[in-house]
Amino acid sequence: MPNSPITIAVDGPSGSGKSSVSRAVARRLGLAYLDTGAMYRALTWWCLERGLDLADQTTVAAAAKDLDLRLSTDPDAPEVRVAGTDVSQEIRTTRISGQVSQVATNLGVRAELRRRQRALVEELRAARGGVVVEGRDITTVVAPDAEHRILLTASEEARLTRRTTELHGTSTQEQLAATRDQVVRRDRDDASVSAFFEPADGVHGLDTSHLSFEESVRAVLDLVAHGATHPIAASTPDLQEHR
Ligand SMILES: Nc1ncnc2c1ncn2[C@@H]1O[C@H](COP(=O)(O)OP(=O)(O)O)[C@@H](O)[C@H]1O
Ligand SMILES: Nc1ccn([C@H]2C[C@H](O)[C@@H](COP(=O)(O)OP(=O)(O)O)O2)c(=O)n1
Repeated sequence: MPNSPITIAVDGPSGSGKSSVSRAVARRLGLAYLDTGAMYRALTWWCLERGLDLADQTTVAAAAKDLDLRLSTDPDAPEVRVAGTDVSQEIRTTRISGQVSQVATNLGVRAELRRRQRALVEELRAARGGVVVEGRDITTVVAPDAEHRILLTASEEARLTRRTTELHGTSTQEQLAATRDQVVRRDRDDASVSAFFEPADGVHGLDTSHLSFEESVRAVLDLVAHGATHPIAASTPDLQEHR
């Protein structure tokens, strides 16, 4: 008898660890992985590629409807293609991170991308036994009926340091200041359309500020297995996977 399909919904602000931790959890559990932020980033890239004014909400919402987007949901081989072009690297650049909120706060865009996300979740439940899906409004709007709903948080300092180290390999004062816009200002803008700083009713909050990456993965796996986190044992070597 096959296990029932499972959706693990993960939300959180920038740098809370939701992409890397969700991907590792999907790998461990043999589930699909859906990065909804990549969809907003891909649409931003496409609009800029076509020379659209991101402030023109009607035109950008129409572009969302026409977007030819292909996402790999294999946690071992993430890939994002727009109209056949592999944009997996390009959508992570500062050019896109600095402008994506303008697209993500467009309510017409959100309606279309949420529709696609819900359809993908249903498809992946049927085809792959389930999915770890992460973003800003997954626990609340896209998949409020998910079997597991988790909000990852971390202090502003921890999130800023993680993102800076990811981008530069180090986190000097200058580098931290340069990254601040991509983390703090962007979260403030994004929070105008989604609530992702506090867990909604029934959503488990998990503060990763003082957890290592491996400990964060273990804590999410604990939540999924037992509905609670347990004291962290020694880091497990088989949890070394990263994005
Ligand atoms: N608990 C953690 N402790 C330390 N570093 C982490 C932790 N979780 C994630 N990271 C690292 O922080 C960076 C940002 O994580 P990411 O998963 O991209 O966050 P988000 O998707 O929430 O923006 C990545 O380099 C990741 O490996
Ligand atoms: N479900 C989602 C996912 C992302 N977004 C927005 C918020 C972000 O500014 C962009 C990009 O999201 P992404 O998760 O890639 O960003 P971070 O990795 O957390 O920095 O999209 C959203 O509004 N709703």
